[in-house]
Amino acid sequence: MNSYLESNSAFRQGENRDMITKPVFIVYGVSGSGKTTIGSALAKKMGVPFYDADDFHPESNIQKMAKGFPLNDTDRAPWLQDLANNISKWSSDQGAVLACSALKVSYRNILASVVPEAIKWIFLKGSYELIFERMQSRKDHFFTSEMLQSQFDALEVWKDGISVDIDQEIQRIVEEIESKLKMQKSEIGVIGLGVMGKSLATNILSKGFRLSVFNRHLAGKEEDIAKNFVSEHSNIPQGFDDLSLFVASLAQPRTILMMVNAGPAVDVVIEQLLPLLDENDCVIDGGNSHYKDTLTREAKLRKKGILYVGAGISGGEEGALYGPSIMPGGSKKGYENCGPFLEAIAAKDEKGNPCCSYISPDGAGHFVKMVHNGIEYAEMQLLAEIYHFLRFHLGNTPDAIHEIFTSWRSNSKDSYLLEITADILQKKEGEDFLIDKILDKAGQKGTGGWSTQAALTYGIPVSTISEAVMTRCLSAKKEERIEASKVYARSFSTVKTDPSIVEMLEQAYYAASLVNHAIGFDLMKQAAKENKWELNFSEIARIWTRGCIIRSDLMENLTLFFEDSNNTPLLMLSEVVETLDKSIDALTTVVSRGIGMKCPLPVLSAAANYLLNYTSETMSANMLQAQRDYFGAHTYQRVDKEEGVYFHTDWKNI
Ligand SMILES: NC(=O)C1=CN([C@@H]2O[C@H](COP(=O)(O)OP(=O)(O)OC[C@H]3O[C@@H](n4cnc5c(N)ncnc54)[C@H](OP(=O)(O)O)[C@@H]3O)[C@@H](O)[C@H]2O)C=CC1
Ligand SMILES: O=C(CO)[C@H](O)[C@H](O)COP(=O)(O)O
Repeated sequence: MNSYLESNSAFRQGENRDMITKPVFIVYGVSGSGKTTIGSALAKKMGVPFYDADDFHPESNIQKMAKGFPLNDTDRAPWLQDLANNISKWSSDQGAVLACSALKVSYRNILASVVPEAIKWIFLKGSYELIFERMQSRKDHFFTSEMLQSQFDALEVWKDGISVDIDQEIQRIVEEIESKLKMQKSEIGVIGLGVMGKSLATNILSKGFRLSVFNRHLAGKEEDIAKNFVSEHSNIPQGFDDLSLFVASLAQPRTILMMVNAGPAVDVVIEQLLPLLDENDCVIDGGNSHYKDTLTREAKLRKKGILYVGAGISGGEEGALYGPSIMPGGSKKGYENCGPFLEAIAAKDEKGNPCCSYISPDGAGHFVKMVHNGIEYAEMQLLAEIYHFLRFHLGNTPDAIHEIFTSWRSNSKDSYLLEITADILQKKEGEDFLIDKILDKAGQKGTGGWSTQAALTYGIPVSTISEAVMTRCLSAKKEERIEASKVYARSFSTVKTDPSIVEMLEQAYYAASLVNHAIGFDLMKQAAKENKWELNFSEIARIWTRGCIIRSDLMENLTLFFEDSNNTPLLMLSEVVETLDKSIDALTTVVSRGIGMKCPLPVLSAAANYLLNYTSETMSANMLQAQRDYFGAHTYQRVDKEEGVYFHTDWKNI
């Protein structure tokens, strides 16, 4: 099996950190067109450093030019490559303005070879006569005006970027550049600059897309949010608190990413948007909307010719900034419109492919995201209860548990959630561990509960997920628990940890995690069947290998497991059977020892019970059937008769 730690030293997206780029404006044109003067004035206005490409020439080039010899392309190549590397450095810092002649397309290609997405081209346009006249008056430059004609001959037209006429005052030229940069229609717009929207917008900008952002204006509460975002980003994006101006700033067909709170806010925004949109515009809901709401909204907007994509986005604030996992569903045609943007900002998997893939129509993207969160709930609870057991029943300090979890990480069981749990155990406030100061009342926004509700609708047992949800609900009854703990005062038993129980816990944790993932994939499988979605589980596991909250070593393996067996239940795959066969004893032993010591282990025991029942030819359900038939004449089937034939017994007549 893969080890995430081995293959990737930075579990938390660190590998993508250097990909956040700031724009580098390249002011280009023939010698004498004013690149240095205009470039430095522009840099001053934008508050970013200015660089002159001439200052980066190697000594050999300077000597050659000083002797009056023009440079050839062989002379220029290392200089341009060095500039390209510097552009990358500047763009990962605060951005810059660079003055560079860059006359030929091939030169511009070298300049853009390292971070093409960071570069904005600004061409200074002027006639030969005007520039010749200006060159005549320059005394202190190693470039002679006689070389100008060769510059014009070399100049190649370029479709990218903007051009400005240099036959005007410097200040006017700078203003024109700024206004032209803004006048270019944005390729994508983001609505809602909250935690996720702000990070996603920054991510979009860093990929070189022209962006507009919108945040509502609430007097006295939410003011100038979009304007502030713009000023934090060198005035590159366009910011609005007027929705119609925001929509008008977008190139058609428009692409709009909504990052507002799931629920009524999404409908409010859609209603406001609808009169402003045209056919084939694409609206993406990137929040955690309920999949049935997405289904309804997609159908409604389809009738109006609007392409609606319900995209689950996972990764939290940091993932959104550096590369989230994205699960788009809904309009396939819409995905053709917005896919390039979503794939560009998504995390990249081990092979560099985007962790973003069209899931299926309707609300399939949000369904898959909901199940992701269901799995997340159970994985979190598993780690929480194992921590609790180790700390309060096996007598370990947070530091010792940190060490234990860290050793599991390097043992092919690494995951983002294991990593952050180990981290949390090191956080101190003065002498105290912060974890001890956090109230044990869990919050939830709904997606775990929705998974449980969907499981009930589709008749799929999701014991680990539902138990995790119920445990959060029970935790919220803090005041009642305090009272109950007094009434039922019980003594906890504590034993000293021995290595064998830690080893068993590790196995039990992995077994329960496997069961939990099997449950999540089962739920998706049934939903796919009932909704006629074509879900590719290997692909879903793949886009969950980076960027999302449940990324793990196990997920890497699931990508491979499902590759040839999309429809085989996970618990029946030979690799999984082999692992669980070896760890089932550890799981049941840990659960019985823990419960015996009065340590609640809701998800570990749910996983153990699930596994025991799942692997039993005979379950206790025959008694249920008899009871049902006894009191309600619900009938039953017999083991000694064909399935589908139902019997009723007069039970009272014993
Ligand atoms: N936070 C996270 O880690 C993750 C969140 N999500 C999902 O992403 C979505 C956004 O979450 P998050 O960014 O955390 O939320 P925030 O509360 O930080 O931001 C919500 C945004 O929605 C805007 N908004 C709310 N109501 C309206 C409305 N009626 N009209 C216009 N705009 C409105 C808010 O504007 P204003 O500033 O004016 O209030 C704000 O910009 C949610 O669905 C969430 O579940 C998904 C993955 C991870
Ligand atoms: O979507 C997410 C990650 O993928 C969020 O982190 C999730 O919404 C957190 O959910 P809750 O507040 O219910 O714990």
